[in-house]
Amino acid sequence: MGDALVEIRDLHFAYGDRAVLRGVDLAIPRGKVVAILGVSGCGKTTLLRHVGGQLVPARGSVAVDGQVVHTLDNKALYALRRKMGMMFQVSGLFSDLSVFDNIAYPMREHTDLPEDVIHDLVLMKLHAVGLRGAHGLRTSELSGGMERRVALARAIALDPMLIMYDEPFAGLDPISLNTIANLIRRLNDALGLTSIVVTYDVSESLKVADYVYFLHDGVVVAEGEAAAMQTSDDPFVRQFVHAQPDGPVAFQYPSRPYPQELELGPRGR
Ligand SMILES: Nc1ncnc2c1ncn2[C@@H]1O[C@H](COP(=O)(O)OP(=O)(O)OP(=O)(O)O)[C@@H](O)[C@H]1O
Repeated sequence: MGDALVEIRDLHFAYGDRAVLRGVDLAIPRGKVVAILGVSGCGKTTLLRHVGGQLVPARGSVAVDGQVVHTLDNKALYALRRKMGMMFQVSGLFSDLSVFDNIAYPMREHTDLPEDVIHDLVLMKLHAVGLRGAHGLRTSELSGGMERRVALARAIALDPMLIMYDEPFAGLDPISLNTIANLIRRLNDALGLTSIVVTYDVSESLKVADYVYFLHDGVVVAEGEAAAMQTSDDPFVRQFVHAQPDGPVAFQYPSRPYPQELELGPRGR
């Protein structure tokens, strides 16, 4: 992991007194697709928000391209964010704008490019996700899968070095899901990006990622090359990869011992 674009060291974070991250260490090497896997609510989005500088660590650090994110002033943070693309489960597209104008929006906001150049760039980005022909549509006319592809085109609008996907596969039909997975891989390699995919979808992420981290209880509990995960003996990996209800990830929400709880019954009678 010598040349990491993102380095997270001993990252701690809590919402109030609810500790979510309790010492996360991980590295995202340049040029790779890295998946961060964990059950819903384990803190994956919280982790991404530290990379984007929307949250400040309680302890530890997140460095992107050699810069410690929470130490940057507003101007430097803004400049760094311009080099990061994000795609979320909820597309965040402007519903009153056309597909074309949604992609053009970040270009118009963040660059001084003339309209004819923006025009060509927008069509190139849409072509990359197979939707050049849809540039005139309103976002309300798009299917869920198309909407996510438009969001992807917008995420690459400013030629980022890093792209972050938050649950990119959630709620898609199998064909759209495959399309998005292929695009994540293809765009990463063709555009020389580095990609972070946070998801609970193990099988899809193992197809698309080079390396995976498993997050549980606020720490990384397992990691390795995606290709080696299917045959791993690690109990966490086995539970995730084979979707087993029993294993180190507990079925029961933490509770008092059963006998103690049952005492409440007879006393009430
Ligand atoms: N703004 C907030 N204030 C308080 N608690 C929060 C806030 N945002 C998230 N949480 C809590 O922190 C925990 C981690 O949330 P986070 O969204 O990072 O998890 P996640 O792994 O991305 O889950 P999901 O895949 O369901 O989005 C959850 O228990 C959530 O309820």
